[in-house]
Amino acid sequence: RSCSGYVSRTRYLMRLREDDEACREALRSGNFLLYHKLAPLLQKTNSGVYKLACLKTSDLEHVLEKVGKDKHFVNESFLLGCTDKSEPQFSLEVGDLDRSALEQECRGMFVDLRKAFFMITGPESALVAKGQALLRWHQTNGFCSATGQPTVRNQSGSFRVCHSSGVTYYPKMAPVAIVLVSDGSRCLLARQAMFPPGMYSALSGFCDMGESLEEALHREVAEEVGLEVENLQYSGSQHWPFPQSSFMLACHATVNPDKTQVNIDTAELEDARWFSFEEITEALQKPPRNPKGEPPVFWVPPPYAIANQLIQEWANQQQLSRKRHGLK
Ligand SMILES: NC(=O)c1ccc[n+]([C@@H]2O[C@H](COP(=O)([O-])OP(=O)(O)OC[C@H]3O[C@@H](n4cnc5c(N)ncnc54)[C@H](O)[C@@H]3O)[C@@H](O)[C@H]2O)c1
Ligand SMILES: [Mg+2]
Repeated sequence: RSCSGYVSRTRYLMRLREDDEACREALRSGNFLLYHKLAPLLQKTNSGVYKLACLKTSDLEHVLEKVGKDKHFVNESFLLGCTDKSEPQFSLEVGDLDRSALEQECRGMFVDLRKAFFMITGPESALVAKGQALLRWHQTNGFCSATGQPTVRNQSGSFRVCHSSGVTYYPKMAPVAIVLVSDGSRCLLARQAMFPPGMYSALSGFCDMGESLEEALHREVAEEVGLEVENLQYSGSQHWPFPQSSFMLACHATVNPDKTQVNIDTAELEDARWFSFEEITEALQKPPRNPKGEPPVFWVPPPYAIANQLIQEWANQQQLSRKRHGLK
C-alpha cells in the first residue's frame, strides 16, 4: 500500500459521498452527532468540561427506540467526514423528537451553537459547525427554485437534485474577505453595534458576485472606513458558522502612514479605531468578555476566530521588528 493514511481516508470518503449503497453500509458503523432544532448535543466529561456527544450506531438505535422512533431514522443522517481510524461521522437532526427525553437517554444537553462552539475546543468546534451547516442547508433547500418541486438528497447528503428540472444543488458557503489593516505601528479594528460590549475585530465583508478576493478587500475597506489599502498578504481561511456558512478568507494589508484618517460608514460600523502594539498585546492576553455590570474594556475575538489569528500574527510581526530596531 503506497497510500498514506490521509490519502486512503480521503478516497474512502469520496466513495461514500458518491456511492449511496456504500454510504448506507457505512451508517452501520457510524459516529453520530445529534442536533435538536440545530442545537448540538454536548456531554459533560468527568473532569467537568464539555465535549461533543458522539453516538455509535447501536447506541443511537437504542436511544431512538427509547423515544419511540423507528431505527431506520438513522438513514436520514448526513455524512460529515471520518475519524483518524476511518470511522465515518454523520449529523442527524432530531428536532421532531422529545428534547428532554433525548437529553436524558443520551446523558447530555442540546446547546445553542453560539454557546456550544466556544464551550468545546479545536477540531471539535469545526466539526460541530460543519454538522450544523450541512443540516441547515438541507433544511432550507428542500425545493427547486426553478420549478418549486421537491428536491431529493443522495444518501451522503453531498447534493440534492430536482428530478423535474434536472438541476443539482450543492451545499454552499458565502465567501467573506477579512483583513487586518496596519499603518506600520498600529492596526485598525472595528466594531458593529451588535458585537458584545468592548469587542473589536478585523474589517470584513461578503464578496460580491464576480469579484476577486483582492477586489472585495479593497472595496470593503473603502466602504467601511474610507481608506485605500495596499500590500495584500494572504494569511489563511476558515469556515465560519455565524450567522450562516461563511467562508472566511483572511489577509493582511497596509495603508500609507500619512493617510490613516478613518471615515466610518455608520450604517455598518459603530466604531473603528487604530490600536497600538501595547493595547493589542494586552487584549490578546485577556480572557474574552467582561464580567457583568462592569464598563466594557477592549477585547478581541477568541482564538478560534480567524480574526484572532490575524491579530496574533500582526503582534508577532511587530515584536520581531521592534527587536530588530532594539526596542522592547
Ligand atoms: N471568524 C472571524 O474571525 C470573523 C470575523 C469577522 C466577521 N466574520 C463573519 O464574516 C461575515 C461577514 O461579516 P460582515 O458583517 O462584516 O459583512 P458585510 O460587511 O458584508 O455586511 C453584512 C451585510 O452585507 C449584506 N450581504 C451581502 N451578501 C451577503 C450574504 N451572502 N449573506 C449575508 N449578508 C450579505 C447584508 O446586507 C448584510 O447585512 C459574517 O458571517 C461574520 O460572522 C467572521
Ligand atoms: Mg463588514
